[in-house]
Amino acid sequence: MQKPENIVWEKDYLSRPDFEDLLGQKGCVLWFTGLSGSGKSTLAKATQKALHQLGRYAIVLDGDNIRHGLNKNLTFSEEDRNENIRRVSEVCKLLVNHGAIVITAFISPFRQDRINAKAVIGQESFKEVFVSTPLAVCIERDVKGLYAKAQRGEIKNFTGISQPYEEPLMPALSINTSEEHLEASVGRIVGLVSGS
Ligand SMILES: Nc1ncnc2c1ncn2[C@@H]1O[C@H](COP(=O)(O)OS(=O)(=O)O)[C@@H](OP(=O)(O)O)[C@H]1O
Ligand SMILES: Nc1ncnc2c1ncn2[C@@H]1O[C@H](COP(=O)(O)OP(=O)(O)O)[C@@H](O)[C@H]1O
Repeated sequence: MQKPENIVWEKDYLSRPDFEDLLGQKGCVLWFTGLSGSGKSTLAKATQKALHQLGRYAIVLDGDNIRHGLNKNLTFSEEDRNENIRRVSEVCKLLVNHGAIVITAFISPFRQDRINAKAVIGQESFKEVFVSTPLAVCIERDVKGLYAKAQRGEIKNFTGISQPYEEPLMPALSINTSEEHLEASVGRIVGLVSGS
């Protein structure tokens, strides 16, 4: 990546502790990764509600929604997925530096992209949650009918069918939604948040 030329970093804005004091919480990112249909969005919604009820300021960035706006120019090629996760990592960094608890729900199938995200956001602030629901269960659920389309060859580069998913090696949590109730999973996820 090239260093920006003729651009000087503008200093002396309020900093992360100022916002964390204001909000009464520590910023962090709960980074959900897993196959389509594994349960990322369902867990993200339930976790956001649980944190809200605890008086926490929690923002969700969901792949489907971000791809309608900020990242609407990106496809599902490996290169565009890299760029999707790079941009989202930078957004997470901005939000965390303003004291927010950020929940992300992106397939984020490539290990190196998640390693880069952790480096951008900061090791301590990045909690990787592997939604490990097996492919067979996701295919069986086929919430949006996309697996059937991918299997018929109507969608290319589909994760788990025609593009790889690289599992996390040391996630903070693994959640197989076909084996655990939603409430139990949310309880474990909320436990990752400092002071909860
Ligand atoms: N080719 C292909 N592969 C995977 N997923 C696809 C594809 N085409 C469309 N969709 C829909 O897009 C959602 C995934 O977007 P993400 O931004 O999370 O993907 S990625 O992180 O860049 O890999 C994903 O949402 P989820 O089902 O919520 O995971 C799908 O609904
Ligand atoms: N314990 C569970 N946790 C999360 N989702 C579950 C669970 N049990 C069943 N599901 C179902 O699995 C599907 C997961 O879909 P979704 O949350 O959209 O996944 P993703 O965002 O990973 O594509 C939903 O229909 C949800 O109701």
